[in-house]
Amino acid sequence: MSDPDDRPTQVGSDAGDGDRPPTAFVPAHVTGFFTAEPANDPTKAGSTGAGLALSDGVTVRVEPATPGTYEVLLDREPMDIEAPKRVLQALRVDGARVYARSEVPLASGFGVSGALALGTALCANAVFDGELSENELVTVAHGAEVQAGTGLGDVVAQARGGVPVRLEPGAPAEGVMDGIPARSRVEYVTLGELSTAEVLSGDTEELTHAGERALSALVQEPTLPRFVRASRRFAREAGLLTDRVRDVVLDVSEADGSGAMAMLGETVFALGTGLSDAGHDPSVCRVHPTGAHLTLDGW
Ligand SMILES: Nc1ncnc2c1ncn2[C@@H]1O[C@H](COP(=O)(O)OP(=O)(O)O)[C@@H](O)[C@H]1O
Ligand SMILES: CC(C)(COP(=O)(O)O)[C@@H](O)C(=O)O
Repeated sequence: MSDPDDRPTQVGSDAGDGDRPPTAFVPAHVTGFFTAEPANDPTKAGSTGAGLALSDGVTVRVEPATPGTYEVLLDREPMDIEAPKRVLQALRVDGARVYARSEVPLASGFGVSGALALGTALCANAVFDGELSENELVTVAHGAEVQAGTGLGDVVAQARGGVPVRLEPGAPAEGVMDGIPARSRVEYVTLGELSTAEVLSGDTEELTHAGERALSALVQEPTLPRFVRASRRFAREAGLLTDRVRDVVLDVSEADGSGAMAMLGETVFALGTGLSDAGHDPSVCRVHPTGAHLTLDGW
């Protein structure tokens, strides 16, 4: 787990021993395909679909700050990211600073905003002596992410880990999850950003139909190769494939590999050595076996 902040630690509260403040690790989550399922109640809103939780992810720490101020520093840069700020407000934290380190790029299909929301919920509950359960914190983070418009299913997937399949949308009390019982090395290459909020606020009917077809195919054969094939087809049918992503996905296929586009970003992911076999220079990680977790007092 990387340290979200290089400065000497200074969070002193009942939750920690003063030397080791609560720290959360949240796996990145690459969605292969999804449907958009809006609802007025943010616990019911969300998406169905499937993706990979990655061993690369986001490490988060939260500290008290001047009352009324909410600041998010991502890799030491102050960033205007709504979801974690909404989490702090929902938890009635009056002033906090979020320090985060990310191993994956923002706005490129890795669910960084969802990871910040979930990591902030886990840490803030510990630092400010909250008394919420894991499902309650996932619900707060999911609601914040949905209301910010920056994601629909990343938070519940990141809380689960592995290869989450979202059969029904929504927070833990509403959604239904399954998973593909398999693990793999994962390679990825990011070519550029895509705004999730822009896609989600547009017409999502076509992509939702494509997502429903992909989910039926995967449920019939819940394997990793089928997941990547369904994802490749989804990107094409949903009209989300960019030229640059298509070219790299084709390179992987031509080298007998299996790759697809990460939703929603200009990112290509591949199982095994798919991208390196095709001559690209990918980042390498693996499927993360578990979900987001908190480390308290170094344990
Ligand atoms: N420089 C930036 N580039 C992209 N997004 C940014 C930037 N600064 C802040 N943001 C915010 O970060 C969030 C990115 O969310 P999203 O596109 O869903 O990314 P991800 O796929 O990593 O979750 C949005 O709230 C956006 O407004
Ligand atoms: C695909 C997306 C709607 C957005 O993902 P990201 O751009 O990574 O925030 C995700 O939340 C999902 O529901 O599967």
